[in-house]
Amino acid sequence: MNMLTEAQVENAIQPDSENYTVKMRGSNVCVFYGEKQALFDVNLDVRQNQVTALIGPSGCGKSTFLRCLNRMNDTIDICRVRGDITLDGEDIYDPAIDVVELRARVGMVFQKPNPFPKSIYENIAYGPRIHGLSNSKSELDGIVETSLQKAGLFNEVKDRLHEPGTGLSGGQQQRLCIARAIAVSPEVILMDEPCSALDPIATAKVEELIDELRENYTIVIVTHSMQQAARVSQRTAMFHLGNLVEEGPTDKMFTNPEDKRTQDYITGRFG
Ligand SMILES: Nc1ncnc2c1ncn2[C@@H]1O[C@H](COP(=O)(O)OP(=O)(O)OP(=O)(O)O)[C@@H](O)[C@H]1O
Repeated sequence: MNMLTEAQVENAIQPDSENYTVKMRGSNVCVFYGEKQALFDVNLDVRQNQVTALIGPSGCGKSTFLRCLNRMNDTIDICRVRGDITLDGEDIYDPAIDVVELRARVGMVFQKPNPFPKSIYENIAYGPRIHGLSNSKSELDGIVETSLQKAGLFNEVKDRLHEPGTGLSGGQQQRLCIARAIAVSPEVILMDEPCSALDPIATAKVEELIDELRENYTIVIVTHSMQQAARVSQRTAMFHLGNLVEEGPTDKMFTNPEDKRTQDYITGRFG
């Protein structure tokens, strides 16, 4: 008879929703822009293969926290980050970490679709090429096709792969940017208000895509739309004035939050 290990027994008695792996962990994260402190001792776990939504009023620090997760804040001169952030338990601020490689593992999609001024094909092929992920033209073709397929865009663009990416509609451009992020096989995808420049139909498509991507990737999304957070995420973290107010299962956060500030925000009293 197979004996279960202690850990397996522990897992077996946990309800399903508690069966998770921590993909990224922020511990006591403080961020400063010059003298001004933008985040105060934030402790937040990002669970693997789940979508975590970051919500809160404008200026509360959502994007700042998101940018800490792949060291995009390094590109802002006056920005300093204190505390610990790990990816699979490894400190991403360790000086030995290769930031280019980190950003391939933790990809990012921005608010405004920002395809390169190149063809659809080249937008996707660029990353795998510089990361040495393909050995031949046919392998690269395969990566381009699979990435576009995963981003739900292939059928719409398969006959014009060599036309400019900037010629696509806004929603298609955003899915192109998601395909570009996927092409380097990331483990985590960070999305900073990815639908704010899109119309409702394009938004619905991207939201549907986010739900599908969760199977293979871990996703963190900043959103101003509470409906969007409720539709796409499993966990929600609420920020206010640089503090993490609370974090929990999305349905609980929207029906029975613990903190009055969350209650006030979700009922539209501020923000
Ligand atoms: N590059 C920067 N230089 C100086 N201060 C900054 C910079 N980026 C953000 N801040 C400040 O840090 C604080 C948090 O900003 P952040 O953009 O993270 O908030 P946010 O919650 O994402 O806001 P929004 O919802 O409006 O995008 C704000 O006070 C903002 O003014």
